[in-house]
Order: sequence, then structure tokens, then C-alpha cells
Amino acid sequence: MPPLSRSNSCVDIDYTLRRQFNKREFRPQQREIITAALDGKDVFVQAATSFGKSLCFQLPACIDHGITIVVSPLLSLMMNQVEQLRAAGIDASSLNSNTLPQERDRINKDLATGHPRTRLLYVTPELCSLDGFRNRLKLVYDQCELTRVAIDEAHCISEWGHDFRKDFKRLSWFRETFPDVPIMCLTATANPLVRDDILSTLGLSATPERLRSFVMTAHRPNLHLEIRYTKDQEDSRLSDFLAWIRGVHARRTAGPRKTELAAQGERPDNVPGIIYTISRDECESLAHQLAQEGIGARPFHAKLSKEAKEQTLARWVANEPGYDIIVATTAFGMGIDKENVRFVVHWRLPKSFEGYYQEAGRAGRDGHASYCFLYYSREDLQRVQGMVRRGAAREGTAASCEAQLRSLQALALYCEDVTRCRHAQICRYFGEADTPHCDFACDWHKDAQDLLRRQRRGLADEEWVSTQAEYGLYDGYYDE
Ligand SMILES: Nc1ncnc2c1ncn2[C@@H]1O[C@H](COP(=O)(O)OP(=O)(O)OP(=O)(O)O)[C@@H](O)[C@H]1O
Repeated sequence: MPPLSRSNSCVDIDYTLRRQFNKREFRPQQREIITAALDGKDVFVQAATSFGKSLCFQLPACIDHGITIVVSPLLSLMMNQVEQLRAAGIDASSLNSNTLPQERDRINKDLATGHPRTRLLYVTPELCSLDGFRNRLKLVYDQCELTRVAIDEAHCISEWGHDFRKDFKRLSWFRETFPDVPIMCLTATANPLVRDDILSTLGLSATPERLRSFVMTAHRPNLHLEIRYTKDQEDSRLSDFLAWIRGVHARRTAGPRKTELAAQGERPDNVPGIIYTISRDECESLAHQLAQEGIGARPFHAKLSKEAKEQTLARWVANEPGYDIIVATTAFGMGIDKENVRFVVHWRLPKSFEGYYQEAGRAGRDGHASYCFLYYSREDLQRVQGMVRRGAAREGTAASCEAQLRSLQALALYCEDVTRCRHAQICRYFGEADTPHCDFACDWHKDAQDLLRRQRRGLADEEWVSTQAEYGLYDGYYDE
């Protein structure tokens, strides 16, 4: 049965925006997306990192009758959003492996009433495959109280996406079981192939008249994009980074900037950033080396205790001394809404183009200029290719492996390309026809000659690297 329909024609969404979300106005397209959702449409949203996608399902959930199920692969995102919603007086909860038994019972009982008080329930895709949870949802549906299903990070549905997850594919169950419940899917990174795959897997392309798609530019004009070239034989990452960060600190301690920061109560060395590494060992040793150099850096990876991770994250978010930079393994920070991240550094080549851009997108969520640079070496390319192949062989996911290798290859080409704007290359990768305006916000626009020189000088010879790769020289470096 469809959810109870309430006439939304006279709903004042501006009022809800101000009253419940404490925001003055909608960003471009948010109003149209929310209106389509309130009209009961299926909605596909593709928008750049930090666009404000969450509001697109959170606000309708506050207006509509019944419960909205939000599927997300990111526990950090769930916790972050639930906290924020509760602080705004909205009844939100999450169910995942971290949920305490008492809270789990409370939520399950709430669902079992068929008329849950919860407005937004954040769940993992894994949970959606379990019979117990499915039966509770059926009960809610029978009472016309299942309002909408929102699927965040929807690119995980597609085997052609960079982060395919089998349980995401099983989300097709929602349309099969509740054919009239609208679905909203959201992603920051999908190319046209991935988009089509998402829509057909979820069963949304079968009813195009019900679907509204909002595909916006991936362009983030405030991100300054740069590639820094390196090679195994002359690895100068650490000294290069130290010189850069010390330069930034020096500028903040000089002249009028110093007075300005003091007036705002800001520490000159509080330049929040993330350095992404791939190996846990490197993550630990780099954080240690930076700390020894007097830089406030902390490691963050899966093997740390839950308490250590929570504490590091909380202190970083609160801009505490000693916690300015997080040195992390991949995917750290997704779903963490820290707005003043001033830089993101990729210490090693990430595994995919989409992963790179999503991680870089953690920077500058407040819209201010922020710096993203990636240390690229051809040796790392060989290492990551090996890692992707071995991972796919272990998991038996051939299509996904092919897609990942293609994405990695595109990233390598992007890094090696010294003939065009980085922003333009990114938009083209995501299938955009228009060339974005770049206001000296990439290494090519800043100094194309210097970029070419750095690339020629910085990289190891291609043929030599591939010969060494054949001898297995670059195997087994990263955590797998
Ligand atoms: N209309 C608005 N006015 C002011 N701030 C907004 C508005 N909409 C969203 N925001 C804020 O923008 C920030 C980013 O929003 P959100 O976390 O939803 O981004 P996102 O699109 O999901 O990005 P990502 O893909 O990077 O996670 C949040 O702090 C949110 O409160």
C-alpha cells in the first residue's frame, strides 16, 4: 500500500528549512529536488561533494507522514547525521553493527508498532538483506507508513562504479516488494554508465515517468588541484610536504594575517588537513615523523581501537592542538561534515579516479580556497594495479576489476597529463560537455611550463618501471 498521501501543495518548505534546519535559503536545485520528492517521484541526484545532498531527503522526511529509510555504507556518516538531526529536534536513529542492544531493541519495537515515531532511520545495506528487518518494514508498509527509501553513495550499487558492494545490489528488493514507495538515490561520483546501471538495478528505469534526474556538475572551483611528481629513487615527499606546510604556517604568522587570526581566536598552525596513505604502516610512520617535526599529526586506520578513533576524530573536528592533520588510510572522513579542511594530500596514488575526487572533496566544504595535491609516481601505479588485480582475484569480481582498472588508468592519465586544466579533465571524466571555469585553481593554469618541467624531471622512466614490475619488484607493498 502506498504511504498516506498528504497534500503537499501548500507545504511551506522554506519555513521547514529555516525552522528545522536553521538555514536561510536553498542552494541551487535543492528546492526542485525536494519538490520532486514531495510529489512522490523517484529521484536521482548527482551533485558535487559538499553540495548539500542530505538535505534533499532529510527535509521531505520532516514534512511527509511516516518513516524514511536511509541506506548508507558509512557508519561515520550515519552517526554524524543522526547527531545533527537529533540536535535539531528531529527523531532520527541508526541501526548498524555499532548500535547498542538497548537502542536496537527500542528501534525494533518502534518499527514493530507499524506506526514508527522515528522519521529517519539510517541503516546499512547489509541490514536490508536480513529477514527480520525486512519483515518489520513490511509491517510498516502495510500501515501505509513507509514513506521513502533514500540510498546514499548510490554508486556502490554498480559493478562499474569504483566502490561496488554486493549488498547494495540487493537493494532492488525495495522496488520489488514496495512498488509504490518512492526511491531517492544520491551520489557525488558516477559516469553515465554507472548512472544507467544504478537506475536499472533499482528498477527505476522501468517507470521513467516517475523518475526525476538531477545531474549537476562535479566542479568544485574552490579546490586547487595539483600533481607532484616523484619516484622511488628520489623520494622527497616528506621534505616537500614539510616545506609546504611550514610555508603556510609562516604566512599565517606574519603581518596582518597574524592579527586577523588572533582576533578570530585561531591558532596560526591550525591548518586542518587530511593526508591519505594506503598502507597502515606508512600511516603510522608518517604521522610519527610529522609529529617529530612539530606538526600536529595523528594516525587513523582500521586497526586502531574504537575509542582511539573516536577521540582522534572528535579532537580533529574540534581543532584541538596536536590534531591538525589526520594521516589516514583511504575513505577516512567520508560523511564527516568538517567544513574548514584546508588541504587534502594523497601521499600515494588512490585506487580509482572517483575515489581520488571524493577524498579530495573533503577539502573546502565551507567554499573557501583549499589545496589538494597528489604525489604521483609510476612505481605506485604499478603497485596499485597489482593490488586491484589481486583483490579482484580473491573476490572473483571480474567486471568490477575491469572497471576499477579502467578508472585507475584514467587517474594515471590525469596525473601524467600536463597539457590541460585539471578541473576540465575531471568534468570530462564524469561525462560533462561544458568546460568549467578555472580561476588559476590548478597546476596547469598556474604555470603550464613549470608543470611540464616538474613532470619530466620528477618521474621514473616508463619502460624501466614496467620492466621492474615484470620482476615483481613492486608487489606486496600495500595492505590488502
Ligand atoms: N541550503 C543550505 N544552506 C546552507 N548550508 C547548507 C544548505 N544545504 C546543505 N548545507 C550544508 O552543506 C554541508 C554539506 O552538506 P552534505 O553533508 O549534505 O553534503 P553532500 O552533498 O552529502 O556532500 P558529500 O558527498 O561530500 O558528503 C552541510 O554542512 C550542510 O548543513
